[in-house]
Amino acid sequence: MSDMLLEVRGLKVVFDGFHAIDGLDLTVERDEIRFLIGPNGAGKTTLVDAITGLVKPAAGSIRFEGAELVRRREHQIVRRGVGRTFQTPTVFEQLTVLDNVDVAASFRMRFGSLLRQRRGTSPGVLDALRAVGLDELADANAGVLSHGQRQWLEVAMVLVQGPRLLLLDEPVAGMTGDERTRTGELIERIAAEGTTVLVIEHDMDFVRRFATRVTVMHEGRILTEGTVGEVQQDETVREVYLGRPRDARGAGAEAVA
Ligand SMILES: Nc1ncnc2c1ncn2[C@@H]1O[C@H](COP(=O)(O)OP(=O)(O)OP(=O)(O)O)[C@@H](O)[C@H]1O
Repeated sequence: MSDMLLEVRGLKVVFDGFHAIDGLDLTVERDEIRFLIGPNGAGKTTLVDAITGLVKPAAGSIRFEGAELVRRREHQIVRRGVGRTFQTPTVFEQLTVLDNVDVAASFRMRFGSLLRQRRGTSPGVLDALRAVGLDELADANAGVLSHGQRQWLEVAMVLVQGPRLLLLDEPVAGMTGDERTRTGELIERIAAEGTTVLVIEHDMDFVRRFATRVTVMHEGRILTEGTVGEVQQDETVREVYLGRPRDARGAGAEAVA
């Protein structure tokens, strides 16, 4: 029997009359690593923004563990167990690596305050740093981290909030080959430990290496779903990518070939 974690039905997001999400249906099952691909402007980030309460849908439903997320506020959605990272990591450069995660940990506490006096580090902070391989840099200033390390720090800042669904927006953009491999392995570990992961990604080499199931978006809807091999063979997927020029990040026609 399937164990549905996220169920999106008839979702619409409209910006000044433009339907960025246009009647989208999507289901994600517990413990999956799902990759979400599609040409620029397909609506991938807008979908994640809608799931996490950053944009308000014009219509439709987003159910997480059976509970409706539409019209809930961002922090309520975090507390319900949905975490996300952004294309550009948002870390506090003037704080240490450990303090960044500690601050993030306080967001999950209902009456927590960033300014309150606390003794010691919040539970789970060191575990989160170990999970992403930054424990040895715990006392370093976040401002000195490389781009890849910042991405991992942002993942730790989400992991410490104990998400059951983690949404990653282009986690390997700008990373070296070695950092990409480490990030793929990190995603696999996170999933193996019980957090379902939805990854938006343009880098098809990365998708080929780490994806089992891939969902393709186009013009605000799901075009198709399947294994990497299946979506690569799909004529409509090839047409969607062929209809657009190759972009700077390599998301053009040859990316799905
Ligand atoms: N706040 C906004 N106001 C107006 N239009 C927007 C807004 N956010 C996104 N859009 C538009 O909605 C469409 C979908 O954008 P979105 O960023 O979700 O696509 P994407 O698939 O994530 O693209 P990319 O791969 O380039 O990141 C685009 O045409 C974009 O210009």
